[in-house]
Amino acid sequence: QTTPTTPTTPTRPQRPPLTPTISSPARKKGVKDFEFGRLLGEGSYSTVVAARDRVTQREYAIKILDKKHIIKEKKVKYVNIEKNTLNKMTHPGIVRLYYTFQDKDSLYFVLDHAKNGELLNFIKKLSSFDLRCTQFYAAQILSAIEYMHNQGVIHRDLKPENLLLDEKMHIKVTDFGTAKILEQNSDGKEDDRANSFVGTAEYVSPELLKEKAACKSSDFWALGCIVYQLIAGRPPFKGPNEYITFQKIVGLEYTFPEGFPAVARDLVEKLLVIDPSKRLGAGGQAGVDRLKNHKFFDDIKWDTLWQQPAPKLL
Ligand SMILES: O=C(O)C[C@H](Cc1nc2cc(Cl)cc(Cl)c2[nH]1)c1ccc(Cl)cc1
Repeated sequence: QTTPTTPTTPTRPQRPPLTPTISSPARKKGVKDFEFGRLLGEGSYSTVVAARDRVTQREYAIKILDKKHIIKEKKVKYVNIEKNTLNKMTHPGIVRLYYTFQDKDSLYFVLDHAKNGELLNFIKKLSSFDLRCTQFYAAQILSAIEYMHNQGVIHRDLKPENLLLDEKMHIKVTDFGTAKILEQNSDGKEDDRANSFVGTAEYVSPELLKEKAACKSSDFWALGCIVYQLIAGRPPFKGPNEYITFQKIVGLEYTFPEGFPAVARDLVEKLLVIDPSKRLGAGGQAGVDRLKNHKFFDDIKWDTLWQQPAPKLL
């Protein structure tokens, strides 16, 4: 005699009570959420691949880092700096970080896909920009620098390779792995000296070479080098090797080519100043405003800068 089990009447599976559809916090994204496409670029520590979100069909650039390589090369700090700085910033001139995730072997940054690639390629293709294009791009770069400085971030490695162009040919600053987040020290003032890291030879500032300390002004030095290069087609300080390049920088050894527009020359001469505190743009927001008011930017409408169509690169 088996013990009778209580008869179970087949019941419909209980539907959960209908809750008002609130946008539930998005589930952590993972590799499976994306369809990977063509290779966009390879860095020493990363591979960037075009990818599309399988559900939204939105396109991204996914930066993939190999964990073993990152650990072996002691770059863990830089990867986390890139994540933490990008997470703090939302600006039309700065590449946006949408998601980060990892799997057994890799780390993934899901970023804006700037369709027109590096500004450097356009400098090479056109050999130089006319004054109006240079003014527009210098203004967009300065607008992005102003924003990141207000977020307490120094980029420290601004150069044409790190300035991407989106499908509207607007600037997107990228590569914040070597950025510096200025800590708020006890009295709330920013400690304005970052340490160690040295940028790319042609764009590195004298203070970074001499005192190994970058400050916000270091980004304005790089802006001066970039404005010079957009017009001259080459950076102001370029030696046969890094040592000679560094010598030229600390010795301020550079000249303007024939035909370099006077208004651009005046701006560059005020940015390529050895003493960071005397560089145009130094001195907090007041310094930035002085820089934005330089006659080189007279034709720039700052408040609609990011809504304007980019000038045709001739
Ligand atoms: O989950 C987070 O948000 C924080 C982690 C932190 C993190 N986990 C890591 C593991 C390894 Cl092996 C290396 C680095 Cl640099 C690592 N960084 C993380 C994950 C992905 C990315 Cl792209 C960056 C940081």
